[in-house]
Amino acid sequence: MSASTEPQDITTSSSNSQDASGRQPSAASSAAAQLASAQISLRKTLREFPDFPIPGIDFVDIMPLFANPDAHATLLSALELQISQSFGDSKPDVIVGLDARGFLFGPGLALRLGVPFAAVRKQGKLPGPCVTAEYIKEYGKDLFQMQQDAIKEGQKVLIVDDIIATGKLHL
Ligand SMILES: O=P(O)(O)OC[C@H]1O[C@H](OP(=O)(O)OP(=O)(O)O)[C@H](O)[C@@H]1O
Ligand SMILES: Nc1ncnc2[nH]cnc12
Repeated sequence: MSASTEPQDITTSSSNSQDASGRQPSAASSAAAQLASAQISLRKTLREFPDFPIPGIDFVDIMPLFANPDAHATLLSALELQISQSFGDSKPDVIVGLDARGFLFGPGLALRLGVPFAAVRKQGKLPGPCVTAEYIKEYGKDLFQMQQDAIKEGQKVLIVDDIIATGKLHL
């Protein structure tokens, strides 16, 4: 096990509202330091492949995050901590994962938060009534679909994916 993939003890606590995440200032700065350390560790776990899948794209390979259980555990803890820091006690009602690599991150995070997971898939993969939207990505265009009943009116949704490249998909 390399030092870069050591799991971080980034367990959170959320009582006594002192900041957005509901922590006392010292606990908040400790949580921030733990998150920063986890982010550095996770970043080191990623690999880059130049000119994949086409020339000119520097492809960031996230698979090592899941090949190593320690890195995977650090990832989920870091995501949970990031959500807590960003939204405090106002956790999402539903985690939505984007096809395909959002499916690697979303279900584990949803389970950890104790909320449902819903999938946004590429066209033609989901049964029943769906809503459809076109999106443009770094190297092409595609259609996304979601089952109509996956999210209920008024629910707070957190969308999970692996990477922002051009950012067009997530606009
Ligand atoms: O910031 P952007 O330029 O919009 O690109 C980011 C998106 O592109 C990739 O999806 P893609 O559909 O290429 O691959 P996947 O099916 O393996 O997730 C990636 O997983 C993000 O969803
Ligand atoms: N540069 C990149 N690396 C990994 N996945 C991607 N999806 C779109 N662009 C990407």
